[in-house]
Amino acid sequence: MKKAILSAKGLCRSFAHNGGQIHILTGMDVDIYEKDFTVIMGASGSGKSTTLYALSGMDRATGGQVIYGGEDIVRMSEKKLCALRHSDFGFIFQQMHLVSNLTMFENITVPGYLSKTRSAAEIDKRALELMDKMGISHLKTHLPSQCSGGEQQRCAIARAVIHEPVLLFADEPTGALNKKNTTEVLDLLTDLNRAGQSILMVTHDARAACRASRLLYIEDGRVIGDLELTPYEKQEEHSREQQINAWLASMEW
Ligand SMILES: Nc1ncnc2c1ncn2[C@@H]1O[C@H](COP(=O)(O)OP(=O)(O)OP(=O)(O)O)[C@@H](O)[C@H]1O
Repeated sequence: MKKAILSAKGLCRSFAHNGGQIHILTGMDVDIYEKDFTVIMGASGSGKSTTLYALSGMDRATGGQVIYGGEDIVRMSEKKLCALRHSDFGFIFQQMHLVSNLTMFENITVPGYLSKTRSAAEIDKRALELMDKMGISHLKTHLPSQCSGGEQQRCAIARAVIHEPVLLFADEPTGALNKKNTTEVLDLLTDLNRAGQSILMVTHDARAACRASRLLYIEDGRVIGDLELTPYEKQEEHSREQQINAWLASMEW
């Protein structure tokens, strides 16, 4: 039986707007399971990113619960939540947000030191291993501005997993990349997931969704579709895309 890492119950997120409130998440119930590559899809503006931020504690829900490790992170103190995000979660975004005056190696190691989960020597060793695995070890002393978008995103992924997070959150990680770089980044995420990394990713790209072991579809602030998939295999990509496209069509995507 799968183990739930995160459980959202009655999750709500409203925003103040024009003197009123707009309700984006309206009582979402969802479990995110260990070792899954969970992908969230839905129409533009349906609340995919809002869900990711509320589940990860990057943003605070306005109602309901997000249970992680037996605690409700919606009601956790800011200090404790900040420590939890650093130690247990990893984040990748469409924009890489690398620090421009740090080298690629430093961009990966500095957050690792801050996570305080292992010694500086262990972080350095793991950073070198990750750079090697991600094909960017020759860029150790380069600044981000001296690297391509795909290389920067690979660096951002290494940074996000340097402390071996329990759950990796990814918000449109391929949104700013060309086709070749998109495939490389998706291959890396697939490899990480095969090695046991639990991932929760938001995307509007059906090709990226193909990598999922579970697809969630959001509408009107709730999960209305939940599709279990076999682990991704490259040779089955075409039939998998067909299966996912048919499912998305049934969701009126
Ligand atoms: N801080 C905010 N204040 C007001 N409205 C907001 C705020 N943040 C998000 N929203 C609104 O919430 C809705 C959902 O936004 P969200 O970014 O979660 O959608 P999404 O499904 O990820 O969209 P997309 O696929 O276009 O990126 C949008 O209508 C957006 O305008």
